[in-house]
Amino acid sequence: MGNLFEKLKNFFSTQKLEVCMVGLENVGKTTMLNQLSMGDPSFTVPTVGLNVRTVKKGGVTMKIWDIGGQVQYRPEWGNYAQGCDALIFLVDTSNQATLGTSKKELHNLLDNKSLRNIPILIIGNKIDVNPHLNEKQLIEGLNLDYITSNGWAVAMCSALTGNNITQVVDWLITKSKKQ
Ligand SMILES: Nc1nc2c(ncn2[C@@H]2O[C@H](COP(=O)(O)OP(=O)(O)OP(=O)(O)O)[C@@H](O)[C@H]2O)c(=O)[nH]1
Ligand SMILES: [Mg+2]
Repeated sequence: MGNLFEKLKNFFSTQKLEVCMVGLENVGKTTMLNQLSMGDPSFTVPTVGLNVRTVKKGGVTMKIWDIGGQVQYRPEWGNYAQGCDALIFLVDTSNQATLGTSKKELHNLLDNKSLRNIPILIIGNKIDVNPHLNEKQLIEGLNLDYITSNGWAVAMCSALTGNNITQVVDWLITKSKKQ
């Protein structure tokens, strides 16, 4: 009965969420978008500009912007992030060499005053690859404890295998707004 009520509630619900997903090139943003929208990682090529897709999860209609991570696209991240309800910042946990650049770009992004208070989910991706950074190493390596302008959370995932994708979906659902 509870399940039926939940299904009806989801069917009639009109909650919406606009999400901006950024991170360095090759970290797995488009693969994550494919998992969220199709339940499959699919083959990806480096994103030219951006992808945008609408995904319905748990009664929430999510519009997800996946912005290219190559150097030439990074100055645009803030423009797309403005006005979004939630941000996702992906990091490749199997590539420790890029952690410093991720940290710099994340803090640059959040220096933007218009992004103040937008909740941000840091995704430690590629945990299927060994070795990979653990959550504590990610938090320290990205200096997350210094972020006071935005509420943040961390999810350790594999966009390729789908491992822990439900954590991402659950976090997004909690950020949705009734329209
Ligand atoms: N092993 C592993 N590989 C992954 C994972 N997620 C993505 N990849 C691979 O990483 C490569 C880059 O993935 P993309 O999703 O295209 O990366 P992106 O962040 O969208 O890159 P840009 O569009 O250039 O910004 C592809 O070969 C993916 O198959 C993961 O969780 N584990
Ligand atoms: Mg991409």
